[in-house]
Amino acid sequence: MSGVIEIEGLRKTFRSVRKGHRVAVAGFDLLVEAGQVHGFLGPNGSGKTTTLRALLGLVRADAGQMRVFGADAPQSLPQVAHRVGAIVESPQFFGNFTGHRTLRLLALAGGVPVSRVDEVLEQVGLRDRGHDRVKGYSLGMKQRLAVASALLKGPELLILDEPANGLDPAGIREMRDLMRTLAGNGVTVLVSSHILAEIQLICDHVTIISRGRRVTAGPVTEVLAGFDRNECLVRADDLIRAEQLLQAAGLTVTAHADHLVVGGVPDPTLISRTLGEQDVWVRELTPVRPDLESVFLELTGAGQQPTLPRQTDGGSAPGPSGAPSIDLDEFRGVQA
Ligand SMILES: Nc1ncnc2c1ncn2[C@@H]1O[C@H](COP(=O)(O)OP(=O)(O)OP(=O)(O)O)[C@@H](O)[C@H]1O
Repeated sequence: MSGVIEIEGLRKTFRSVRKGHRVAVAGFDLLVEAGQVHGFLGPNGSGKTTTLRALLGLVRADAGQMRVFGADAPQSLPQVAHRVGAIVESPQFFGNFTGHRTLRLLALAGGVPVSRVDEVLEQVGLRDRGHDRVKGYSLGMKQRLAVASALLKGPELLILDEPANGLDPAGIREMRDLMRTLAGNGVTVLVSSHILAEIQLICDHVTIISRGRRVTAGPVTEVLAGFDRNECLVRADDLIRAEQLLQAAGLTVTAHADHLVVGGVPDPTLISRTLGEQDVWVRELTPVRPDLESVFLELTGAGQQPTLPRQTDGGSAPGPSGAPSIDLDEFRGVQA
C-alpha cells in the first residue's frame, strides 16, 4: 500500500470493569491517497473516532499497522506532524479571547510566523470577525476557528472528525465550501461524518465502516455505480395495467401508491414502448440512481431501525432486532 494515510488491520477493544469489553474497531483498513477528499462514513458508534484517535496516538491500538506520509503512526508521527492538521476532539477556546488572539497564541506556541494568522482567518472566512471575542461566535464560526488553528502550519493533510456536527444548513454549507477550497489548494482531506448528503457533495472517495469493519471503499462514483440496479420510477395513466404489462415483459416491478419502480431496465425506452404499444401512457419515467444514503443503509443495515435516534453500531448495543441503526433525521435534514 502507498498513501498519505495507510491503516491495515486496526483493532481496538475498550475494557471496563463495569461494562465489560466493547470492540470499537475490529480489523479495519483505510487508504487515503494524496489529493483526495476522502469521506469516512459510518453510523454512530461504528468506530470512526476511535480509528482517528488511534491514528493520532490519542488512544492505544491493540493491533494493526498505521502510517501517515510513510511514517509509522503514532510512534513516528512527530517526524511528519508539521505536514498534518487534525481536529478530532473539539478544541476548547477561551471565550474572552478574540479569534485573532487565539490563533496568535497558537502560532507563537507552534513556532509558526504570526503573519499566518491573517491568512488562515481569511481562508476560513473569519477575517471580518477575527477581532471579535470567541464567546460571541456561532457554533459554525467556532468550528471554522478550529479549522483555522489546524491550518496555521500549512498542512498537506487535514483530518476532520465530524466537522458538520451540530451545524445548521448555512454552517454546513460554509464548512463544505471551505473543504472544497482547501482541496482546490492541494490539501488532502479526510473527513468523518454520518451526514451522507454532505459526503456525497464534498468527497471524491469514501470508506464506509460498520461495527468496526470496512464494508466498502473507493471513488464515490464507483461505489455508487456498484449499486446501480438500472431502476426506473414510472407513473402512468393506468398503473395496474402498467404493472401487469411490465411484469409480462419480464421486468421486476415494485408497486407503490402512485408509482412503480421497475428494475433491470438498461434502456428506459423499453418501458415506454411496452406500455405505449398497449395504449397505456407514461406520465413520468425517471431513472433511479443510487445515492450514498441508500448504499450506506444497505451496507450497514442501518435502515432497519430508522425511528430510533442515535443507536450505536458498536456491536454491544444493537437495536431491538439486533441491527445497528442511525439517526436518519440527521441525514435527511441536510439539504444545504
Ligand atoms: N473511551 C471509551 N471507552 C469505552 N468505550 C468507548 C470509548 N470510546 C468509544 N467507545 C465505544 O467504541 C465504539 C465506537 O465508538 P466511536 O466513538 O469510535 O464511534 P463513531 O463512529 O465515532 O461514532 P459517532 O459518530 O457517534 O461519533 C462505541 O461503541 C463506543 O461506545
